[in-house]
Amino acid sequence: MEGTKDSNVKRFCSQHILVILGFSSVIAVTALIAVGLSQNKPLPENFKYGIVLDAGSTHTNLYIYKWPAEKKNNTGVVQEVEECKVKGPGVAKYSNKLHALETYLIACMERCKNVVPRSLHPETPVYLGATAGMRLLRMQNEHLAHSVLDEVAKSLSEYSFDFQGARILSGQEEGAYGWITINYLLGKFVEKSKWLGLMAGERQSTFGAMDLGGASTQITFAPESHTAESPDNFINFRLYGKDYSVYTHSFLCYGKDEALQQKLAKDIEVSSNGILKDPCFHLGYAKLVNVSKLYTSPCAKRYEKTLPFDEFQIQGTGNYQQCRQSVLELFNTSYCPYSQCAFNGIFLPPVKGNFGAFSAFYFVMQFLNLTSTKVISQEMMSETMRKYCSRPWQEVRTSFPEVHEKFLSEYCFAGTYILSLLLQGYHFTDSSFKDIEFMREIEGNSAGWTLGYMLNLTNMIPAEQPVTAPLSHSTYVFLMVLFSLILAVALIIGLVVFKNPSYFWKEMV
Ligand SMILES: O=P(O)(O)OP(=O)(O)OP(=O)(O)OC[C@H]1O[C@@H](n2cnc3c(O)ncnc32)[C@H](O)[C@@H]1O
Ligand SMILES: [Ca+2]
Repeated sequence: MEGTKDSNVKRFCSQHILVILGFSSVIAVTALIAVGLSQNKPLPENFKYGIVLDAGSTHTNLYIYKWPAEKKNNTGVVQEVEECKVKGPGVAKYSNKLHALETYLIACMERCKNVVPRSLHPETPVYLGATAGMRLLRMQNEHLAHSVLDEVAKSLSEYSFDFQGARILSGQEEGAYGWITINYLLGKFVEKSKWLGLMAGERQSTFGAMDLGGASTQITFAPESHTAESPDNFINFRLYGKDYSVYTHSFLCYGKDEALQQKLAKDIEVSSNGILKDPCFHLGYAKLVNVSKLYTSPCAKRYEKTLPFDEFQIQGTGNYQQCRQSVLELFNTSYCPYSQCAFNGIFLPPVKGNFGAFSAFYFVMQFLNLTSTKVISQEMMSETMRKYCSRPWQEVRTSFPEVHEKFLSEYCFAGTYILSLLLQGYHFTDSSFKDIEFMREIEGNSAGWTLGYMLNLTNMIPAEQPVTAPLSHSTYVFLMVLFSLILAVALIIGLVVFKNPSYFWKEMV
């Protein structure tokens, strides 16, 4: 009797101990997860802003960027929050009316005042970089180029932002910053993580960058191998702990507008009656061109000739094959002081890997409906050009009433020029042509040199990989939950076995 009572009490006690232990292990696990989550919860974000003005040859664009202050060295944290197109032509066109630059930037700078919180204005850097239009002006008249920059600098320093200066970028910088921008946005500088980030990652291959502006065009990529040829075309970077040797070249006068000016100056040389029959314009298209205006840019100077007329008329004949022949004459491939060249004696290693092609590369391809399919072959593009160039001007005009007439009349030339530049200029092949992606933006951020420029000037891309927690926050939480659950289950099973060791034996018999 005494014995039975004793064993009942023992069973009662051990059952309760089991319940209490089970219950406390659940509480412990819950507490562990809660502490883990709250400790690692991201802190309320504190943002910083930066402003870059891209003073291009055709127009000026302003970009406002924003990033969380605490994460400045992580990749992919900078976001473009606003793009503002400045009304009017590029700054170089103001060289004979400097006073007009006083009000040129007002509307876009007012946007900045509204977008960036007032308290952050004094610490928000503003950079202005001018490109090929200003390089050309500097070649013609250095003093005037300085006056233009001084004038824009004066107007920018009147704002409460932290103005960091206005300068002309070199072609090399323009190419390199474009390359940095797209690879930063595509996340190519970080290793591809493996096994929830527990194993060492793999180095990713970078994208090449191609920018087609109005006055110059840049090509930048990491070639297969480094060579000692033409060191001026190479830039070495150390980014996030990795070394990159990048080829870059900017072809001044080979932007879309200057290339057309060159072509017209070349072709009018052989005309004697003031009429230029041009296969790169649609049949039925006619336009008067002032001879003196044709030679104002240093780009067309090499074809300058005294002509027996002051103006001439372009008359379109709309023939893609002939247009292609005429465009190819712009690329001199008859000499090369290196093992291999692009054109005009400029070194170019074989193109390698994927490329992002932006600005006019994109505008033109988008108009031609060649950006929706991801892979574009050169046959597809040639066929599109052949058909498009042969359409009469009146038909084209009525089919696209919303498109600016200057752009519309020039797509036949521009598409043919792009194709010739890529195939004969840069030697893309049938197969490598398909590795070109025509892009305007990457996840809401414009493809162009401005982001790379700002990342560099604000030291946002470290040379070495920043020391960070080995696991991402989500991996950490996932593993915490998993191991806690395993621990709780093991504890409960252990207690059951401890309480009734014969249970498993019985089952096995
Ligand atoms: O780089 P630089 O040479 O200084 O020139 P930019 O910066 O002013 O040149 P953009 O990339 O803004 O534009 C490149 C060219 O594309 C033209 N363009 C802009 N929008 C276009 C559109 O919708 N369709 C066709 N062409 C366009 C523009 O006039 C230029 O000739
Ligand atoms: Ca540009």
